[in-house]
Amino acid sequence: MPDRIPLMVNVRERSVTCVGGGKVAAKRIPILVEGGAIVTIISPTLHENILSLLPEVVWEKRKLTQAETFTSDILFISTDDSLLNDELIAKAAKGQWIYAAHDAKKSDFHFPAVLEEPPVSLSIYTGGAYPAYLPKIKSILSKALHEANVHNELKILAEVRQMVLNHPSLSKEQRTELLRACATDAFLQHPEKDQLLMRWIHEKSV
Ligand SMILES: C[C@@]1(CC(=O)O)c2cc3[nH]c(cc4nc(cc5[nH]c(cc(n2)[C@H]1CCC(=O)O)[C@@](C)(CC(=O)O)[C@@H]5CCC(=O)O)C(CC(=O)O)=C4CCC(=O)O)c(CCC(=O)O)c3CC(=O)O
Ligand SMILES: NC(=O)C1=CN([C@@H]2O[C@H](COP(=O)(O)OP(=O)(O)OC[C@H]3O[C@@H](n4cnc5c(N)ncnc54)[C@H](O)[C@@H]3O)[C@@H](O)[C@H]2O)C=CC1
Repeated sequence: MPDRIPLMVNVRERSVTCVGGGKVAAKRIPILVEGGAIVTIISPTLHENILSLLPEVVWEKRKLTQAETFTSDILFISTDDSLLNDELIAKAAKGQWIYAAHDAKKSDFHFPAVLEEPPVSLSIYTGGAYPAYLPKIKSILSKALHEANVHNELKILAEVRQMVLNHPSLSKEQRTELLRACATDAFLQHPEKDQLLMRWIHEKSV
């Protein structure tokens, strides 16, 4: 069984304590804030890219001299002191979700790389094997999506879907069958798609 499963998580109204406010915090905290989390950062310094999040994000400007226990839903640990990071994990509250920047194996969740090719959004995760290789994977996938004409096909299909779903004389099963048929090359590469769709709808609804 894998020890990581893919999930989409709702962090709205979840409380997050972030210990450390450096480069990693600057990349991830905006994602948590965007998701509606209530964030407090404890750190003697704050990366310039997250200064703009104040006062929505609370900054306790101080340095931990030893590990403390926090009661927040999530504990986000990203100091450059691995010993302190490990002590914070050891003292974490029961049931608290932990993010440990210094050691992926100790994290309960991860921030995958995201490839945005609207309307498609792909999350990519290499299991921490080699994060710096992710830009290469992104470019391979982006190229493949463009070569397969995915953006144009989805644009066409989005219109087809509305037409099929709103068609009054089709049953639920007929709609499902039609939506599946239109997502194949037989439809998408047909030179007269509009006529073909009309014909299919007509054949089904008589
Ligand atoms: C597990 C994870 C965190 C999580 O849990 O979410 C994690 C962990 C670690 N990264 C480390 C280093 C680097 N990470 C990057 C870059 C990225 N890292 C990202 C994600 C993740 N990194 C998650 C796993 C994702 C997966 O595996 O698929 C991306 C997507 C998001 C982002 O960071 O923005 C972004 C992709 C680039 C892009 O898409 O553009 C670079 C290159 C650079 O900065 O340009 C370096 C320096 C080079 C190197 O060291 O390889 C270290 C070692 C620290 C040390 O030893 O000092 C650890 C800790 C460990 O491995 O335990
Ligand atoms: N998960 C990931 O994607 C990556 C993880 N890392 C690792 O994550 C850790 C953090 O890296 P960066 O953000 O680049 O470091 P950084 O040096 O930019 O930031 C460290 C932050 O921790 C704060 N800090 C240090 N001691 C503290 C204390 N006692 N109490 C409170 N705050 C304290 C500093 O003031 C600073 O704001 C390192 O262990 C690094 O190896 C590095 C790159 C990517």
